[in-house]
Amino acid sequence: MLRLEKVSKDFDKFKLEDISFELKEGYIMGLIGHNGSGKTTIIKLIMNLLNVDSGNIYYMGEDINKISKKFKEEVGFVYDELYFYEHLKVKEFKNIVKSFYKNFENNKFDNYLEKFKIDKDTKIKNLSKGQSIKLMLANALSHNAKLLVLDEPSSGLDPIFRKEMISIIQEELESGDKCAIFSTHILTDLEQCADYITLIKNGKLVLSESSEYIKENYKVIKGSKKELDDSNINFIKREDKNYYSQGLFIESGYETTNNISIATIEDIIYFMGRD
Ligand SMILES: Nc1ncnc2c1ncn2[C@@H]1O[C@H](COP(=O)(O)OP(=O)(O)OP(=O)(O)O)[C@@H](O)[C@H]1O
Repeated sequence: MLRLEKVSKDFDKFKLEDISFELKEGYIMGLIGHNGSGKTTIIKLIMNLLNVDSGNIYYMGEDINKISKKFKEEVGFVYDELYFYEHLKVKEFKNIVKSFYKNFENNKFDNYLEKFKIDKDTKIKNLSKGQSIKLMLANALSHNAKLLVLDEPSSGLDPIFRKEMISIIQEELESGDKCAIFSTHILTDLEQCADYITLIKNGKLVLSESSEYIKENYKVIKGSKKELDDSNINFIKREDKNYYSQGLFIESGYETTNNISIATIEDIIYFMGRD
């Protein structure tokens, strides 16, 4: 449904290089990486808020630049900056966004506002960060977006609403013809819902795999330096500390033992997300 092919963007001091990944209908992808790794840049490129320097972004097999009208209709973007609309009341915001989308469903939007406890007469600038995210989510879900793009939707949200938001997104995806990509630093959210994990490090893609594949194949071993030396394991990354050593490796055959465990997403970021 969404495919990035060798997407690159060169800012003066930062380069996003050759990013390729694919997201299929029905699935949720978590985009992760340290601060400044390039997640928001990727999201802005997908949203066509930035132009790629090279590479292509395809939606349903077509270049997003060639189908920009259809793409705008079918994408729902959730981020927490509503500066542009600050002076408006929620109900005025609704009337504006309603005119953007032919599939906008009034009732659905109103029901979400009620569910999220957002008063229609509140000015956008007086909404809390969490409420702004909720408003954007209501907007995205009310125009029946097929592709949900969420830039750190969970930051600023309390744990209960985060869970609720994830369930709402999962429910939306049950129809099987939608998908979602979201950037986050909150690992529990990823563990709860991400079918795919894409990890960016310094503008480069280091991993884009299904969570299932990661669970089945990525392992962490901890032990003495000698134990790791003797293991003959081909490490993706290894570190030797004063008192112990540890390393990440791929191997589906290894049984988990006292010192070998299934890698968590935190392990993946720890070993692969930094220099
Ligand atoms: N318009 C721009 N012009 C120049 N540099 C930019 C621009 N936008 C982003 N950058 C730089 O690109 C790098 C990646 O930024 P980006 O916002 O994509 O990171 P991120 O992974 O989303 O970070 P965070 O987790 O902190 O939100 C940063 O060094 C940033 O300063």
